[in-house]
Amino acid sequence: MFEPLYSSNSTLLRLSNASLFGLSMELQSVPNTSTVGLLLSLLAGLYTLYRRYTRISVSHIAGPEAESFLLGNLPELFQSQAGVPDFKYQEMYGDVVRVKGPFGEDRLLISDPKALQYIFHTSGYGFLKWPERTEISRILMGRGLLWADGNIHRRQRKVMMPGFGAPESKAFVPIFRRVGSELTAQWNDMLASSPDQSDIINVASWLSRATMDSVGEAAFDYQFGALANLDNEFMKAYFGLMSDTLGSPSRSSIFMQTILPVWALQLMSKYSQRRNLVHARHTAKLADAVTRNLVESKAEALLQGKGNKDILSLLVKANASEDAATRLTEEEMLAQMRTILLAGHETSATTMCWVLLELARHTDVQAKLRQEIRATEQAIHARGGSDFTASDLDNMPYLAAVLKESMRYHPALYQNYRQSARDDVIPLSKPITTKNGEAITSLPIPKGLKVILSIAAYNRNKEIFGEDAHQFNPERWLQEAGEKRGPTLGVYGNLLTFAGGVRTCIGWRFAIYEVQALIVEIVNNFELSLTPDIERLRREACLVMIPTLEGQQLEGENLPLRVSIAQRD
Ligand code: HEM
Repeated sequence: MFEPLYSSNSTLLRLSNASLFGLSMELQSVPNTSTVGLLLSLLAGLYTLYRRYTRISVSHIAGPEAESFLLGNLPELFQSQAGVPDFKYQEMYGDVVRVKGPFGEDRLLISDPKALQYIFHTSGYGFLKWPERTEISRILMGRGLLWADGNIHRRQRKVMMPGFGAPESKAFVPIFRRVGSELTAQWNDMLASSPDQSDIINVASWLSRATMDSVGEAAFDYQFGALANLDNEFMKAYFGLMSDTLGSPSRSSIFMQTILPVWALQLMSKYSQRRNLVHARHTAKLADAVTRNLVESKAEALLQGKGNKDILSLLVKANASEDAATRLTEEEMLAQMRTILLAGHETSATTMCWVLLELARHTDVQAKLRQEIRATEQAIHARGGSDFTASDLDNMPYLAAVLKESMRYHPALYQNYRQSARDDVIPLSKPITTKNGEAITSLPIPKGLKVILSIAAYNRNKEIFGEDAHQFNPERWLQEAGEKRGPTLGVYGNLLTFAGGVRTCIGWRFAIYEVQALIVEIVNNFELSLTPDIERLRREACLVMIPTLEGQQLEGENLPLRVSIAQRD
């Protein structure tokens, strides 16, 4: 029911020596690391034992046996395709599952709606990000919003907010539509030279270019030219970045990330010559140069009283009116730009990939959507308009149903990693029975407990979405219950796809308009169908869930679909 799209242990093994959170150095390849690692392991082991006997425990919660004492269940959790272990454990043990970390440490995998509401919303900053995960954010994007926590996060977010309101996002629709037209023109050119006006296209690579151009223009008023120039250096650096640096981590890299202190990870990220770390550093350097120039020119424009409506201009303006204590530093400003660049480009591109895949799989859904698009287009022309506006996009119920269902079924970010900042008590939606046979309605947890918040498993929770939660069915959004099921959690369809609470995706409105505008353009102009290679498709778990092909994961995102010109009556 929720099998991986394609799985092969041998590929994982082959990959295990090649990939890693950039920090995936092989243990034996670093002469002194094994001694240091052994000592740290010993200390960590002793500390774990001490903590285990002196603090609140969650060991009475049911969950899978550890694969090994050293790594617990982490290899399965981090090496599988996105969501696969989450769905399996949810089915076997329920919505709160005890999983094992290193050295027998207990962690929780959570998909219970009330527990998630408490962690994301009620607790505020009561659950902080895992330090080793924020280190990944720092390497890829700098000390920006995705890295920050607590008061620093609150301060940064306040300055960022003005660029991401509803009116600001609506105003970007013409930009998204222009990018869509450029994509259409490129695909039309390609198809014109094929005999039956049809070709197999890696739509993932094109969508990645399209979202880079969208975010460049809307966020920075900058033309990356990613669609126009296939040799674009910037695009080349970003392409495959996630799968290269985060895809299928080896056991040794999982061990390193889990055990090593952050300062050691920082040293490795700075000096290691591993290919993927070099890739991450190269991308960071390019992004730093571009964003530095942009921030300077926006500040100059502001001084001359020439404001613009792109996100960066709004950010520079908002920052200028903050007092010195709360103002973003130059380093923080550059980090926000790199954060928007990566967070705003990969996520939207990958979301659109999964939408197009499901449309290719469900040709009836595709046809119905095209019908709605063309009916809306006719209405636009009838009123003398020339293109879809934000309110046209907002008033297409079937489009909304298809997007919500795709984002439910394939959330671009499938897990969130947090740890409790204090001893706490997590409320539960329904009682769970502990291993001792006791039924509990809330769960006391110790400070420092690591939890994996499963966006993927919550989005397929049968209590919320019904017995057919593991099936793709846009019609569920057109029924009466729609999105009014379960406790309030997410901003879009009450899904967790954009997370929730103080850390809700700041770009969610931007993303919805961008995805709507581009999907409307593509479905209006092209018909999509499956290719034999889709049999090898993987939901690659690299923080963002990107489509790759089995055996070619390191080549980056890949979604080969047959694209043909969509006929008009
Ligand atoms: C469909 C597309 C998108 C999805 C599914 C998505 C999902 C998410 C999720 C789940 C988070 C929380 C991550 C965490 O706390 O670790 C997040 C945060 C964030 N997203 Fe998005 N995102 C999308 C598009 C965008 C876009 C287009 C932008 C910017 C233009 C953006 C900018 C950000 C930023 C800056 C954060 C950090 C927010 C904070 O911590 O306060 N995202 N996103």
